[in-house]
Amino acid sequence: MKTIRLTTSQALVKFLNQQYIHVDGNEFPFVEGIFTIFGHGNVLGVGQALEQDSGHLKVIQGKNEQGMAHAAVAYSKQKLRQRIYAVTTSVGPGSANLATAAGTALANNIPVLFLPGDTFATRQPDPVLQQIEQEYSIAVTTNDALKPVSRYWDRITRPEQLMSSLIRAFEVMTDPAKAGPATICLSQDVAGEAFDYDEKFFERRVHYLDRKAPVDRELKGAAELIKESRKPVILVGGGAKYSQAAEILKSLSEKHSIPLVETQAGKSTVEASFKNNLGGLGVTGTLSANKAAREADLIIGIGTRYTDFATSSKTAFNFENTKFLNINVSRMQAYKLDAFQVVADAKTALEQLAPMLEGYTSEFGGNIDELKQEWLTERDRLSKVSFTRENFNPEIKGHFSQEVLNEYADALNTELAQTKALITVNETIAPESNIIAAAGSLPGDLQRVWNPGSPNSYHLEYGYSCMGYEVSGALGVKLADPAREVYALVGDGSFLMLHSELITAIQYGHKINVVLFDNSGFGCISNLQMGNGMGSYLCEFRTQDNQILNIDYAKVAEGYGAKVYRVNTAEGLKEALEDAKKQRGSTLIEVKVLPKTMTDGYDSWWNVGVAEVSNKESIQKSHEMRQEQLKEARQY
Ligand SMILES: Cc1ncc(C[n+]2csc(CCOP(=O)(O)OP(=O)(O)O)c2C)c(N)n1
Ligand SMILES: O=C1C[C@@H](O)[C@H](O)[C@@H](O)C1=O
Ligand SMILES: [Mg+2]
Repeated sequence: MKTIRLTTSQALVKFLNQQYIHVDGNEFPFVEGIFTIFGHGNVLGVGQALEQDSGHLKVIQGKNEQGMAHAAVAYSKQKLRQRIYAVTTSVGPGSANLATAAGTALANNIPVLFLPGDTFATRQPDPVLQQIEQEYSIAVTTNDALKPVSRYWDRITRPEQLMSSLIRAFEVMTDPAKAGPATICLSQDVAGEAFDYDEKFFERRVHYLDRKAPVDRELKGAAELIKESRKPVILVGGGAKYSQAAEILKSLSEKHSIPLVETQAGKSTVEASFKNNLGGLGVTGTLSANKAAREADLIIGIGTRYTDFATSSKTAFNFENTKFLNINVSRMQAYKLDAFQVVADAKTALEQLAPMLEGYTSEFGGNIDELKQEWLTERDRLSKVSFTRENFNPEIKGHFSQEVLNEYADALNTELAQTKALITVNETIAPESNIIAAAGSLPGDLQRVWNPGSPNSYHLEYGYSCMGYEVSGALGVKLADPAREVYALVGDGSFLMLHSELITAIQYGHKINVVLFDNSGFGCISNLQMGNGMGSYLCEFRTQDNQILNIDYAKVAEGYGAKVYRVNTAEGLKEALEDAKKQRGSTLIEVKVLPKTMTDGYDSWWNVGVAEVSNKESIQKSHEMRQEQLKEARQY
């Protein structure tokens, strides 16, 4: 056996350089690079190995562990899970900061490699700086908190363990049915320890992202269900996008007159302009998609997790008459809603199903065009909402009085409605631009009114809906797709929570554009509380003496080195966007918008935990309404 003497970290970096992925006949390196924040827990191990020889890996210095990990998650998501960045952190708080991002990756089924530092395997200096010291077990460290948010988790306490551990991690990350975060914790002493590694371990390794085909039984059952149905609807989920199933989806939809509706992750698989695409389904869906889903007698769920937002907490369908056919690479997902299961790759399954559906046409007929037109008319109305100082009727009705709305207009010096601003952005940026969002009121508005101009240009993290993903994620999207402009659409609350990687983007010259919608508050949560009978309680950004905060976010970003714009009209927004296109460096456009001017629910319901007893009649009413809605909802 030929061996090579390397430290654990040197072996790790050498191995990362030899991992390839094979997709549809193309082969390329799977690990593009590594994000780093060094501390004593990783600088002398992984840091030393990268300084000595990082190979082809691009090494990027992050600013916040959660932020750089979110950038890595967004990179992988934008690359349709075919390529990753790894993330190295120090021990203790550095690794704890990964937990939020790991949850984001797991909920969204996104492969990413986390390499947090750990305590000493020898335990000689214990407790080391940043060791939590649990009384019940010396073996427990901060990194154990990453177990529930990792698809694969291991701790390296001997250099030779690295070999089996890495092979398992890469098997998990490159399996579409299991893809998610792999976490390998490196004991900080072991990271620098040497071992005679078998050279074979470092040979080029190819991971095959093969398309799993359905079996005959699955195909026959699926074809029968579709042919028996009168009004089938296809629900396009993230799995359809990752499988790149656009062409076959459009062809089936056109040929058999089957409307398409979308989840957040599925949006931009098929372009918005496709005639049978009725847009988002569920709580943040369009009225047209929600109507079609309620009429359906068969839902063909393609690569979807059926979250509460997509199913309107299991009220979006007529469960008495509706059957479900799920095509999913994951058996766990395919089993949902007692569906007929096809455990297979979306594109392959649909292509094999196509010839079995010859001659079939749904009964939707011209109704699809009517539904589509209905939504376009509504979108047009939303693009024209304009504020008035008297009798203004915002989209979110009955929460703020005219007096309070006027107060906001004065404090933020704006009369701009969020829906109008968003549609202005959609109509001004180049159609091939990527947009990214994650939390707040923007995801709902986007799923309804945003018309993606090109495939895979709508990047919504709505599995975890993690505030702070937007700006960090924009850096990941830019790294994944440098030729296109990327726009992070972010609320003021989300921006405040985390935007450290804006500095990383500026530092490395990866241009990102941040469009910051400032309504001075946690707007969507204000809607949620007031929509369920509460008052306005701690969701507005106000001082102790009740003054609305008017923060100069542009000044903050200017301080970092971004080109900034302050806008409060649609025309100003257009001008800023046009100028931002000409910039070589990162930009931030601060858009002051009025609260309560985001879109409302379109015939949808969200099951939330309303108080059963309270001192307010309005809350009791809301609870009663919830109990009524629950009677309509499917139980599981
Ligand atoms: C990390 C994290 N913490 C808390 C939440 C809960 N949450 C969802 S939206 C929201 C407020 C968002 O405010 P902002 O970004 O200003 O968007 P707006 O609703 O005002 O458009 C909060 C607190 C979350 N999604 N993520
Ligand atoms: O609690 C939430 C409410 C949603 O409206 C919002 O989009 C999401 O970010 C969230 O966490
Ligand atoms: Mg806000």
